[in-house]
Amino acid sequence: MRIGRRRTETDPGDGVVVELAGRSARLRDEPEVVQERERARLPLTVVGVSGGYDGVDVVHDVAFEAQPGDILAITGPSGAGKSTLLWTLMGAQGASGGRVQVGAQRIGSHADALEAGVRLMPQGNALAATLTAAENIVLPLLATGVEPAQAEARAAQSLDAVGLGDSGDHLVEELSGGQQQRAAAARLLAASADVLLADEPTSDLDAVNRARIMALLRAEARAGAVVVVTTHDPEAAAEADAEIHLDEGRMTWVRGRERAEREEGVPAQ
Ligand SMILES: Nc1ncnc2c1ncn2[C@@H]1O[C@H](COP(=O)(O)OP(=O)(O)OP(=O)(O)O)[C@@H](O)[C@H]1O
Repeated sequence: MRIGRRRTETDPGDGVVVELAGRSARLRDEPEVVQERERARLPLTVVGVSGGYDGVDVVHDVAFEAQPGDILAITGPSGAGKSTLLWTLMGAQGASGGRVQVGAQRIGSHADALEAGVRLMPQGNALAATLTAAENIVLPLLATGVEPAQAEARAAQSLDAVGLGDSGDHLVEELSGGQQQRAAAARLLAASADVLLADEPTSDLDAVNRARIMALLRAEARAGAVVVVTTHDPEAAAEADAEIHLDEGRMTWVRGRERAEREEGVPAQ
């Protein structure tokens, strides 16, 4: 998979060309970050983290450091503990050991994570079905102190970025599964987070929309965020700068990749 600018006789070079398995499509605009604030540009440090439910660990001794600008993929079979790890990083699932930090700030609770600019796109989107797509984005922004006019502007911008610019006033229950997933991605993007945790953000998407969401997450990373994505999709994992594979809650292997390759538009191996 390659995402990059391409200039041909028929393509004047406007927009972004997305190539997937020999097919290509041109997104309308180069992805722009939905951004209202400077990113803190701090690393996410995870040291020996274990955690689970009701006193039983399902994630064991996970450790990594992700830098601003990085996309890190967490892969592994169903039940390996990928979602649990993200909820633990979000401070919402109790860690039984280890530590999570954004820069020097220790994440010990959900409130700490929100304070440090960590935001999670949960698996299954977690949108309120009886609110509109835009309301689902605006309400959490208002809850974190964003001014109403700004919140509405950010919701409109992020919905536009995921290709739902005309669907903001649709109830979530009126949207398709893939549209709901894109609305959830828009909610994550609208947060202008320092650390984005996305739990299988492309699982319900067609190839073009999958590439669109990955390009938007890449734009967030370029703006200085740390991006962590769980995925079963090898193409999405290949898009990442590094990959951690979990099996039965333990890191079984790690892949790193030179980001310079991506900057040159070299296809992922
Ligand atoms: N709320 C919960 N209470 C108790 N156990 C849970 C809970 N959520 C998940 N688990 C258990 O934790 C383990 C890891 O689940 P988790 O959802 O983190 O895996 P995953 O790798 O994200 O799976 P998938 O790829 O299917 O989404 C599983 O054995 C699951 O049954």
